[in-house]
Amino acid sequence: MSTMHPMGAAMRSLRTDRSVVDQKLTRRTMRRVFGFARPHSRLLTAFIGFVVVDAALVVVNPLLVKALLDDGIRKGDGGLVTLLAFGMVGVSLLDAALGVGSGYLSSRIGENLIFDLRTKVFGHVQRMSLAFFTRTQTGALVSRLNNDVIGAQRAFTSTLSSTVSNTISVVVVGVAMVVLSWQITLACLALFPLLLLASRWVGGQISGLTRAQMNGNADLGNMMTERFNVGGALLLKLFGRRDDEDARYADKAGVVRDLGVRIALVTRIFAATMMLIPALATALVWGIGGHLVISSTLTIGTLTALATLLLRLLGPLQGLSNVRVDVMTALVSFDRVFEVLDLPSTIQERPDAVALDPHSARLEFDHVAFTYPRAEDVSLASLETVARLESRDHGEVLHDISFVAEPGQMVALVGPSGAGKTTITHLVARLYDATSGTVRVGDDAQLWDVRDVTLQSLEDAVGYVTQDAHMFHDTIRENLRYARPEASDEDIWAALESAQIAALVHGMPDGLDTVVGDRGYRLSGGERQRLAIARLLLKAPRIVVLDEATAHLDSESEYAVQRALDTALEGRTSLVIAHRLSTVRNADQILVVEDGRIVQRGTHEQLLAEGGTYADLYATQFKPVHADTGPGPALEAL
Ligand SMILES: Nc1ncnc2c1ncn2[C@@H]1O[C@H](COP(=O)(O)OP(=O)(O)OP(=O)(O)O)[C@@H](O)[C@H]1O
Repeated sequence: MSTMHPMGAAMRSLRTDRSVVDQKLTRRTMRRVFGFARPHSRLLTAFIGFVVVDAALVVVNPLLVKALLDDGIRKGDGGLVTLLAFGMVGVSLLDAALGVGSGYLSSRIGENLIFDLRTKVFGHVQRMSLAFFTRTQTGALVSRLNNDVIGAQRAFTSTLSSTVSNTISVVVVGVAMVVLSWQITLACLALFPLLLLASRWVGGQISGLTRAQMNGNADLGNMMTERFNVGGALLLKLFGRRDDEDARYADKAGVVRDLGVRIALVTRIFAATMMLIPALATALVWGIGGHLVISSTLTIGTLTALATLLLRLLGPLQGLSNVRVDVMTALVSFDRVFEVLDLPSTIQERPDAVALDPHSARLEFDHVAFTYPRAEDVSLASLETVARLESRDHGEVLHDISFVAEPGQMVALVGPSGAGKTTITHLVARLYDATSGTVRVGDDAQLWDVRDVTLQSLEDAVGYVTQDAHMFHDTIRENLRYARPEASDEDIWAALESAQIAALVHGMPDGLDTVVGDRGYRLSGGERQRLAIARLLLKAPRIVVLDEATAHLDSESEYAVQRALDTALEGRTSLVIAHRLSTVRNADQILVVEDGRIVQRGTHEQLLAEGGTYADLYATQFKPVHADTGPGPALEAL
C-alpha cells in the first residue's frame, strides 16, 4: 500500500537516466548524505515505522477474505462474517490514516531537506569570488540549485519509502503466499523474469528518449531566454533575422514533438504489458488453483486470497527491479550539489583577519602584478555549457603597479581600452587578489594588507560606482537602501539631492516607490549613474572607486554627473577611471596605464609639460576637429 501510484512510480523510474548506475559514489558522499539526514532522524524513524506497518497491512485484507469465505460463509457463521467485514473496514481506515501520516512526514522531511540544501548552496554561491560568476552560466547554476536539490530530496522521501515499503510488501506477501500454497507461488514467480525483462527494455528506451527530450526542451528554453531579453531581441531586430530564427526554432521544436510521440508509444506498450502480465498470472492462479480446489487440496478461500495477494506482489517486485537506478539517481543529485558546495572561493578571509577601521582612507599599491585565474581554478566545467575550460594561462594583465592615494586624494586612471584600469580597481575591495605584490588600506597610523582584514569591513570601507551601475528590479527606495538598510526617507532624499537627481525622482509618478525595471532599463544611462552615486553617498565609504562614471553621456548629463561626483568625492579618497580627461583635470595624481603598466604619473599640468602619452591623448581630445566646430569629441580609444 504505497503512498504513490504504482504505475506513476514505475514510469518515473523508467524515465531516469540509466547511465547513473555506472557512476562511482564514494563513501564520503554517503557519509555526507547521512549527515544531511541526521537532523531529521526522528522524523525519518517515525516515517519508516509508518511505511513498514502500512506495507505489512497489505496481506491482512486478503487473509480476512480467506477466513470470511472458508470459516464464515462455508460454515454459515453470520456473526463471523459481520465481524470480519468490520475488520476489513478497520484495516482500510488504518491504512488510510497511515497513508496520510506517512505523506505528512515525508513532505516534512523532504521540504526540510530542500530548505537545508538550498540555503546552504545559496549562501555558498553568494560567497564565491567574482571570477566564478564571470565563468559560470547562470542557467546551469540555477538548475543546479533547483533540480538537483529536488532530486536529492527524493532520495529521502519517495525512493526511501518505496524501497522500504516494496521490500516489506514483497517479503510479507511472499511469505503469506508460500504458506497458503507454495506450488502456486512458484508458478507465479516463473512470470517474474518476464516482468523484469519488459521493464528493463522499456526502461532503456524511455530513459534515452526522455534524456533527449529534456535536452531538446532545454535547447528551446535557452534559445528563448537568449532571444527574448532586451539585448537579444534588439540584436535580432537590428540584423533582420526573424525568418532564420523561426526556422531554427521550428527545427528544435520538431525534434521535441517527434520524441514526445515516441515516448507516448513506448509508454503505452509498457502500460499494456503491465496489464497483461498480472492478467496472465491471475489466469495461472485460478487455473492451477481451480484444479487444486476440485481435488480438495485447496479451499476456495485460500485460492481467492492467493489471487488477491498476487496482484499486490507484482507492483512492489517491479519497483524493486528499478531500485538501484532510483537510489543512484538520487545520490548523483546529491553529488552534483556537493560539487558546488566543495568549490572553494578563491577569495578567502583569513581566520585571524582583523576588522578594518571604517575611517581608513589611505590606499597603497605596492609592486602589484596580476593574472586572471584560470577557469578550472574558479568554476566547474559542468556549469559552463559553451566555454570549455582552457588549460592555458592568461598572460599577466598588470605588471609592477605601485602608487599611493593619501586620505582625501583623488587618483585618476587613464589609458586606452583594455589597458587594465578596471582590473586595478577590482583589487582594492578584493574582487580579485593580486598575484604578487600587496594592496594596502589603512590610515596614517597603520596600513593593512587587504588580505589580512575581514571582507565585511573592507567592503564597508570601499564604495564602487561600476560601469553598468546595476539596479535590482525594485523601487528606487529599496535600491538605495541596499547600501544602508536603516536609511530614512530624509537620508535618501538628501543623497538624491547631492547626486543631482532629486528633482527627477520627485517628478516620477510614484516618487521613491518607482520601480526601476530589470537591470534599471527604464532609466537613462546618466540617470542610472546618478542613482548609483546616490547609493554610494548613502553608504558613505571613505574610499570610493568610480569606473567610467561619465562615459557615454551627453554634455548636459555629464555636467550633472560631474557635480554629483564632486559631492561624492568630497573628503574621500578616490580612484577614478575616466575616458574624458576633463573629468580628471583636478586629480591629485593621474596614472597613465598602458598594457598593464603605469607609463606616466603626475598632475595634469606636470603630464602636459612632460609630453608623451598623456599630452598626446589630451591633444587628441581637445584639439579642434574643424576650425569652425570647436573642441572635438572624446576620443573613442580613451
Ligand atoms: N574576467 C577576465 N578574465 C580574463 N581576462 C580578463 C577578464 N577581465 C578582463 N580581462 C582582460 O584584462 C585586460 C584588462 O581589462 P580591463 O577591463 O581592466 O581594461 P580597462 O583598461 O578597464 O578597459 P576599458 O577602458 O575598455 O574598460 C584586457 O585585456 C581584458 O581582456
